[in-house]
Amino acid sequence: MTPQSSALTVRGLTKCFERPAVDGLDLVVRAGEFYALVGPNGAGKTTTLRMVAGLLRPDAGEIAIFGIDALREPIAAKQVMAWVSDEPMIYDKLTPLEYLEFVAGLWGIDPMTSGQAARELLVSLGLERHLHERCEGFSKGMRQKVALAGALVHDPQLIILDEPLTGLDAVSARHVKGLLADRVRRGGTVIMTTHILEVAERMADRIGVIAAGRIVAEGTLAELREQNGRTDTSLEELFIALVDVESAA
Ligand SMILES: Nc1ncnc2c1ncn2[C@@H]1O[C@H](COP(=O)(O)OP(=O)(O)OP(=O)(O)O)[C@@H](O)[C@H]1O
Repeated sequence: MTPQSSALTVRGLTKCFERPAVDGLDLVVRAGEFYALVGPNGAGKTTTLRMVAGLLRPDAGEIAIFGIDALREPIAAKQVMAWVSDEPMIYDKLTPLEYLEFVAGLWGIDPMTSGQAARELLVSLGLERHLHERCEGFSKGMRQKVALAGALVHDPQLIILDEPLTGLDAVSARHVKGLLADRVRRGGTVIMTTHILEVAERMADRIGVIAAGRIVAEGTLAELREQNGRTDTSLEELFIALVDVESAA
């Protein structure tokens, strides 16, 4: 695979706190792919993605985003990606439109272009009735959607999300899933962690199972089934089997 056809290439990624959290992890996500990262609590999903997003320095390893060395050229890498944390941080005193305008300004995007795009983004997330309300009164789900819209303002090629659906009601979850699927249809790449295996099963082109800081299985659902010699099992059953094997090792 050429660097251009890979959205993300991670080699030997390692981070140790008291114990290894990420342990020589290798991962390749192709451009234009919807990739779901699943794994038990404490498996190292968030730590991995925080290192990819440039928020945490790895102890060892390499990270390339569309061929850009993210450790040597963090600003160039950040320009082509978006990071959406599971703990949204927005400015409470601003309205969603003002917040998106502010973020667009940080990226140096022309206000005329960004205003229209911001409105469309917020409307696609079901926030049309709240465009001019201050975020301080918003629920966690609404804040999550504003944060997501803010992360997409600079039209990133790679979108990385940590548990984007947690805490969202069914309608909001549908809006977010629709938005992400649309980005992938238009050539974008999405990597997200989720504990909702049904979402991984339905939305992802490929699924990576992470346990004890390493990818222990990867592929389409059909490939995961084949690798495990279980032709008609659900992802949940496969997940439990894979994670059980790893914890027994
Ligand atoms: N800042 C930190 N300081 C110390 N230990 C940490 C820190 N961040 C993560 N860890 C530890 O690293 C390990 C991996 O955590 P991480 O948050 O990456 O897991 P996760 O797979 O995202 O889990 P979850 O599904 O529960 O969100 C855990 O043992 C966690 O306690």
